[in-house]
Amino acid sequence: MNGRVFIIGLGLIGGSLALCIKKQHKNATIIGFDVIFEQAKLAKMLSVIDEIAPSIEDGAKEADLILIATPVQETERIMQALVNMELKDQVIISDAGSTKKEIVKRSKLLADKGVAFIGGHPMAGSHKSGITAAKSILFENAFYLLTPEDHIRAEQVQQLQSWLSGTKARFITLSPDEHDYLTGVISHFPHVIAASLVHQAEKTSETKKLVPRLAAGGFRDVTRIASSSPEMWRDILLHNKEVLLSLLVNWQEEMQKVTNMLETENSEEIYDYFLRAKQFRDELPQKQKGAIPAFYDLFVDVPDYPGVISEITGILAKEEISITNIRILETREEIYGVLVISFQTEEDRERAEACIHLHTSYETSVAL
Ligand SMILES: NC(=O)C1=CN([C@@H]2O[C@H](COP(=O)(O)OP(=O)(O)OC[C@H]3O[C@@H](n4cnc5c(N)ncnc54)[C@H](O)[C@@H]3O)[C@@H](O)[C@H]2O)C=CC1
Ligand SMILES: O=C(O)C(=O)Cc1ccc(O)cc1
Repeated sequence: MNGRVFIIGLGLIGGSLALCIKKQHKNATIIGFDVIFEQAKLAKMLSVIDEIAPSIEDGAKEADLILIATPVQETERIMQALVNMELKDQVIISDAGSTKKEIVKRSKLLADKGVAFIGGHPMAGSHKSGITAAKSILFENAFYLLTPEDHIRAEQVQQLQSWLSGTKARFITLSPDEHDYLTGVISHFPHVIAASLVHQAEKTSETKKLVPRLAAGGFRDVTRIASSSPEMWRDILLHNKEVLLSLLVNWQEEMQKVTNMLETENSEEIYDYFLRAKQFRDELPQKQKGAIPAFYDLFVDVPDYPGVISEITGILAKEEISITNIRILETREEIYGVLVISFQTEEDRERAEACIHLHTSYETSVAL
């Protein structure tokens, strides 16, 4: 498609959307704006955008598509400001925010002016922020939730989906209420729990100095999302207050159940509690991206000699297999750990495994 796309907020999501749009629509011009000028400058330097807009007003007036990818409370302020700006008649405005109810409510002001706003939420991302983390493959196979209001025409939704086709995401339409409830359960609430687990460990570490060292393995995995942007998550919580408050009540009931099981030493119930959790979790889709992005880990049992990491990364680099993370998983201090290499896709992991088998005799394993 031809046209001008204006992206407000050039972080992980705004930058990734810019890359996806440019990949699919080579003739489109991508204009970006960020409240932190350095971020916009970097986006231009990295060719994520074609032009920097000096202000939202400047970027918005010629745009055919405006995408807002800022923390959700900022998104509301920007929508409010857009109401009083000069815009093209046929412009479509959308956002990437993790909540939809408050944002869609705010879009009424735009609707009253005859401007089409379609709420959007690409359900993939990471705990990283900023333009340097942006990637064109971030949303591949992920769900992309849209919450168009009744007055939005089907062609307008279609047009937005065409602009966003380079995400290779799967579009799903639902109501803002349903959106906030579902994402509350599977995304927002887990972030609260991850943060609370970290706080609990931090408190313990004041008296038990071994805690940070012991927390390097499984604890790090279950709390990865606690490293996300505090500004973004503050806004999400405030937007989805009612849902999260009711989930907190459910959670406290759940914890009470666990307390009772343990106090009464009900071994059957405790077993069953873990078994049912395992069964449901094991049945979750593995090879497709859900709301919480999948990382494809490969475990390599490496010997303890200097240079082994560069040997492995060298083999992968030769085959042009990109890795997203590499670390040593230490289970026992005196034994050299297992190397954990993370990939963006299942295919990359499979190629890497084959490549390591071809060039070394190290054992590998794929975590499920
Ligand atoms: N991080 C993730 O995994 C996901 C985030 N989202 C949503 O996408 C939105 C953006 O998140 P990220 O890209 O991760 O955050 P980020 O922190 O990487 O980027 C946000 C950018 O917005 C800029 N910004 C803030 N206020 C602004 C304003 N008034 N005008 C212009 N720019 C402004 C910031 O300077 C920053 O560069 C949020 O609403 C978030 O809820 C949605 C899906 C996944
Ligand atoms: O990093 C993770 O696992 C995430 O949970 C990413 C994420 C953050 C916010 C969203 O609205 C959707 C996905």
